[in-house]
Amino acid sequence: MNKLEELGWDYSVQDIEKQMIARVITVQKNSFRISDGNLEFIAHLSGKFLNEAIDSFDFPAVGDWVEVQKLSGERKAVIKRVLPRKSQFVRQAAGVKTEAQLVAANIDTVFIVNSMNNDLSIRRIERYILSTYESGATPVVVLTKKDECSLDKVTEIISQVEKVAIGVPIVAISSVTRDGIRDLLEFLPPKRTGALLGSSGVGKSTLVNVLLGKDVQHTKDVREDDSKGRHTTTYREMFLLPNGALLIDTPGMRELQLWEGESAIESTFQDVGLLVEGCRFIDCQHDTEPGCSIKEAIEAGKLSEDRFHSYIKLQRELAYEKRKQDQKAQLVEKNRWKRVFKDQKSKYKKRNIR
Ligand SMILES: Nc1nc2c(ncn2[C@@H]2O[C@H](COP(=O)(O)OP(=O)(O)OP(=O)(O)O)[C@@H](O)[C@H]2O)c(=O)[nH]1
Ligand SMILES: [Zn+2]
Repeated sequence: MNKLEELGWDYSVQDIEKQMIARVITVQKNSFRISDGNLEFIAHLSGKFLNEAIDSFDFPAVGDWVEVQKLSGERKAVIKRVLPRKSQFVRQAAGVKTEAQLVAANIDTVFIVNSMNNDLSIRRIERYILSTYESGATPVVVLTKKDECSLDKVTEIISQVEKVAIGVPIVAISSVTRDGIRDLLEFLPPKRTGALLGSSGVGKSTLVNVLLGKDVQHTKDVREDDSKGRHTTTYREMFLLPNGALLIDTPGMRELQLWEGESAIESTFQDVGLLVEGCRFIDCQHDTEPGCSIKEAIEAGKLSEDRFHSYIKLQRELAYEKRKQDQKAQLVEKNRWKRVFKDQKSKYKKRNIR
């Protein structure tokens, strides 16, 4: 009996046997832990795969469906190709070299997790919602640590979040009292794949444990035999919840938050950022526009012109980097589909000959 459906499989492919499909549940450097719903396998990439792969988008990520060749008698497999993705989460690694990195694939719902007790940033939530839509998944905002807030505060925070999360469900929860957990599970029905996104300390691991009903996350005691008789420890990145939903909690998703450059600018230039928010026009160039808070602050001596200029300079650099990355990501995606198409064409040709 094939249990792929239990891993969220809901595609129809004609040209592969189901027996040859599996889902990636953990990615380590060069090996992948995959599951077919019945058994887990340690998998490696085929030589052909390695030869043809160009960038990180070509490689399997957590959540990917892959075509594999299972090795008989062993819990091992060879990955031959990645099946087309429904959604993909990309991390923009800022630095000298710009690189868009794939962190997870085929996520249905992204839970944007924020704690209500401190440093709740509406702008961050707004950005996460954007990245979620860009990935092809659906966002849900989760506000944690409800037990630490008064009802008034909860109501106030929700109304703040609603302003940037238009049409996005908002759920307030407590992992301590379990208040709201059932509401959250409504967005995680059986066979659907969710993922957690949010800063450190907001309560993601605690939530995973509550959803699982046991302490698994971060226990790092899952042992695997790598056939050389050596034991390595790892921890899983995709969980099967008791209700049959799947939940991805990878370090990669955690780091996605985001782009160091952006958060650096936000914390270093908090004062300027606040002023900009006060400008009358959202797209104020702080030049000749009426109601510009920046100009007012400079004139009043509250903001130095130097500081404002270094802020503008950094923003420009970041915008430039981001544009470069976006273009690269687009190109990579275009080439990938070209190859997939070519691949399929050659397959059909072969089939016609037979
Ligand atoms: N009062 C209260 N505390 C919570 C709740 N959820 C988590 N915490 C606490 O918040 C702290 C951080 O929780 P974690 O689950 O480790 O947060 P995380 O998001 O996984 O953080 P990283 O692992 O660093 O990414 C811990 O001390 C938790 O006990 C909650 O609902 N209510
Ligand atoms: Zn302005």
